[in-house]
Amino acid sequence: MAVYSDSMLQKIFAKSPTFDLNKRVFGKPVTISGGAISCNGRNVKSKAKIAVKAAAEAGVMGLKNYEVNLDLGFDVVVERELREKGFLGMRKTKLVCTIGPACCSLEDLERLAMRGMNVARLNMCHNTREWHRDVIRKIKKLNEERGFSVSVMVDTEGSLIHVVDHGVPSSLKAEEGSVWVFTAQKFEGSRPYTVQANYQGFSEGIMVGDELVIDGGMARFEVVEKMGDDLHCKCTDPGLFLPRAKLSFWRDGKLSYHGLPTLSTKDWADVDFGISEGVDFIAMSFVNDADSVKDLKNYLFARSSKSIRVLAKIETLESLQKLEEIIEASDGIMVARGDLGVEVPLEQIPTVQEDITHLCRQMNKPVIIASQLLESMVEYPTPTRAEVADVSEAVRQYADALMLSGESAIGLHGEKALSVLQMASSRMELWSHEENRQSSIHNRQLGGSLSDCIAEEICSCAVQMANNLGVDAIFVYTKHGEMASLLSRNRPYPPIFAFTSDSDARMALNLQWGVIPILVDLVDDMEANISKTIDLMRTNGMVKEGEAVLVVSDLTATHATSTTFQSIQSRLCGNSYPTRNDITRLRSHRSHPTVTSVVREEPTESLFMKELKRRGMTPTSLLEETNRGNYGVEDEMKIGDEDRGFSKRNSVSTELDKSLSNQREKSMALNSEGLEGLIPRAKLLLTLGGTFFLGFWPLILITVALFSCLYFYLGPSFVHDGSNASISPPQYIDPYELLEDERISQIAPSLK
Ligand SMILES: Nc1ncnc2c1ncn2[C@@H]1O[C@H](COP(=O)(O)OP(=O)(O)OP(=O)(O)O)[C@@H](O)[C@H]1O
Ligand SMILES: CC(=O)C(=O)O
Repeated sequence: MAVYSDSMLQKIFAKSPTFDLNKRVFGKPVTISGGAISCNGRNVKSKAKIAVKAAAEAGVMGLKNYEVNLDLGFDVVVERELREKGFLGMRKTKLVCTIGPACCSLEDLERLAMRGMNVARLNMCHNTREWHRDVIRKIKKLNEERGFSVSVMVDTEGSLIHVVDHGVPSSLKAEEGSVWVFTAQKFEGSRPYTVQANYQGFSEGIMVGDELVIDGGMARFEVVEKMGDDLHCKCTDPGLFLPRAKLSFWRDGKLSYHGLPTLSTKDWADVDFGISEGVDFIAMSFVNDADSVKDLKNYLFARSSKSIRVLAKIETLESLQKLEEIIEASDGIMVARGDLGVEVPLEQIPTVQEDITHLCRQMNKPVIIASQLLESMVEYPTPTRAEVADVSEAVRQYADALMLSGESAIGLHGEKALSVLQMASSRMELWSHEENRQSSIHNRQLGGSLSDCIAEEICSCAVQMANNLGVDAIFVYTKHGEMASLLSRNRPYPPIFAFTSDSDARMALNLQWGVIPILVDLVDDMEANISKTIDLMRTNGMVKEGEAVLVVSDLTATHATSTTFQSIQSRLCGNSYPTRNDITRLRSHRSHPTVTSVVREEPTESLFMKELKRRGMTPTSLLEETNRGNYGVEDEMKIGDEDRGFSKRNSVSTELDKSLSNQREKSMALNSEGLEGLIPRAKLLLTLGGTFFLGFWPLILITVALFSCLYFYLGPSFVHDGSNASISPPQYIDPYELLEDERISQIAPSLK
């Protein structure tokens, strides 16, 4: 929802000039000298090189002087950012731009893509399908020819009662006490004090005395008379009717619903249009329950060869009441604050936004924060302080993406607004990290099968490892993007490079926090995948010698259909594995073993899983134990060997020690009870016996050799060998005779 004045809209439609953004940040001149950056007359010395670079970048980035590397499947913007800022300078929050008349030329779109637009949104409320087709084709052309990877989102109009759009940016003023007719009759032009509603049945169920609210409070009316389908309403709170102003009816403080379907006939035609144009996302307006989302997903599944993701827009009270089921059913969420503000009191929008963002992260669905983020920039070249605070707050809440609406669609400063989003999000991400404000989240278990649970736990452990070790990046090799998204849910500090050979997954991952999707041909051989991607990135100057990456994978080898390979590995670019010195160099000074788990897929819940659940344990808590102690029941773990520079003992940090001893206690408790503990206990005893034998065998050998020598030297009399050779018995002594010995019968002398 957007609100603009007439004069402003006229200015906007008179096509914007190009702006000189050179060396300006948030509209303030920027000078750069030495290591310091000066903005607005103040020196901002920062240890945060990344932020300084980002700030300078926004002003001076050229458009034509970039190289296109189409071989690597890398987005040209990511490639450039990586070369210039390094892994840790990569922005994590994704950016969505609404495309409108102010930014629809090839050059405009290219500029937005260069400035970091990850997803282009097309609002089907406006303009013709031909216009939208033209924009989609331009974006695809840029992707193909210029090396971008901008995803396309189609946003449905939805069933909504609004004032008919005459296509002219004009507004009407309603004064207090004036009486207006609201009608569904079709007529050309305008009639005095008459407002045309778009929906024929808009007045069904409405009674005299009901309140009619325009655009969530822009103006208010009381229904004073009902004549046929028309409503006569008296203005109680003066205000403006803007183009396509929304109408909502209230009775006794409650919203009256019209029971309109979520997708109108026009929306279904727009969905078909999206399918035929191969868009990546469909954002569904006015979703009120999970069923409508499921219907659309089924429709897309049946009709589209491409996997189109469905985003549910949360913009009604009803959708808030069924939030969890809607999030569950959809592939992502848009917090559509514009229309949500029509139904929810404005002061509640910030908390509602935070709740939705939090829930989406828990449920591993990307979330976009939309509307009025930088509204003043539709007209002005700088944002208000409050707007920057709003953007930063959304980043602090860990929203996956931020969206520009009118700022890019009709604004005079769309590109600059995008740079503001970019800078504000980079700054907040860096601050959260430096101040250690990154909030961890209690992740709920999502998957049902053992392998799903293990994937979740592996991703959460991998992120913990990556943060603790201070690795430069996480590389994930993923079939459909599942593991990349699970890693993203844990919001790691290093960026996540997601290598996939599925182009739909690549475009969908464009919306996920911290994920840099890369399209590559992946093979069954993980070693080959890892070497190939690291080599390619190294030769292209995107990674430097010695940078450390954590490698995670969910690839399934085609020759082992029932087996899922899930693993965490550590690599140094340039070396196969880190040496002890490399590890010491890493921030936390902790070493890390190379661990690969091969896990049998569990189609149904096994007794083992049930027992784990009963004891409040997770598969990976045992898996970790298995990794170190070899107590595994189902899993087989391989520990990296000595020549990789790690000793098993050295690899365990104090924290890990603690958790290890907890795990060990739990595992031992498990082992000491019941029949299920017998096999591991037997294994443990055998291991201990074997270890003893191996430890003492040289001593045993020496002892046996010594005795053999003595035997051969001294002859059989040295030892009683059990033969029948006669040996003379000792002389017999009669005990009674012994007692009579006078030495014994003497009385002991007194001690005094
Ligand atoms: N394709 C387009 N053609 C013309 N104008 C557009 C187009 N897309 C957006 N606009 C303009 O930009 C403004 C902001 O667009 P946006 O789609 O974000 O908001 P909206 O129209 O209020 O709809 P919604 O409530 O669905 O977000 C619109 O009010 C409209 O004036
Ligand atoms: C984006 C949108 O639809 C809204 O904010 O209402």
